Amino acid sequence: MVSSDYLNALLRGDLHVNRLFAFLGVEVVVLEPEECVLGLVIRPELLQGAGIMPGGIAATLLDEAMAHVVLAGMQNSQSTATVELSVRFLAPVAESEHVTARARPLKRGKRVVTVEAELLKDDGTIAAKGMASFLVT
Ligand SMILES: CC(C)(COP(=O)(O)OP(=O)(O)OC[C@H]1O[C@@H](n2cnc3c(N)ncnc32)[C@H](O)[C@@H]1OP(=O)(O)O)[C@@H](O)C(=O)NCCC(=O)NCCSC(=O)Cc1ccccc1
Repeated sequence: MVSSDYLNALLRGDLHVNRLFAFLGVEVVVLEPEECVLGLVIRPELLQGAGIMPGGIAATLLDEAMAHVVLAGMQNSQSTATVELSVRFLAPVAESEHVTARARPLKRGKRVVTVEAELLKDDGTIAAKGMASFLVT
């Protein structure tokens, strides 16, 4: 279940409520029903063998930004889970680069919320684009 305490803690930067965000170093910039923005610096531990950000890290950040825009628009008693996720990788991200995942809901249905997101580099380059479906129960 989502709780306003959880969302408020994230907005304050209290990442103990989300150990994945604390582990990755995710910064919660915007957390609203119409937009979620997460930031991340790609430190050396987050690189794959060829020295760029792995697709799975990009997909994780996009999934989390999309999940949190869904959470921000839900009732306290509701829960959600990703049931479908697609990502297109458009540009590589190198060590020490800062990326921003921006998610917005496209449609809030009765049970399924459809969301899109972009992963942007600081120079405006789109590093990846994602879409996902979330089941809300
Ligand atoms: C729970 C469920 C999604 C569905 O439960 P089941 O027992 O299988 O139930 P059932 O099959 O009865 O379906 C129920 C209803 O839903 C419908 N429906 C089903 N699929 C789809 C679809 N693709 N698209 C559209 N609708 C679909 C289905 O037709 C049915 O509708 P009906 O009642 O006939 O009208 C299960 O498959 C699961 O746990 N998957 C793993 C999810 C997971 O681990 N995700 C990654 C975790 S990370 C994350 O989540 C992000 C996050 C971060 C932070 C915070 C929050 C979130």
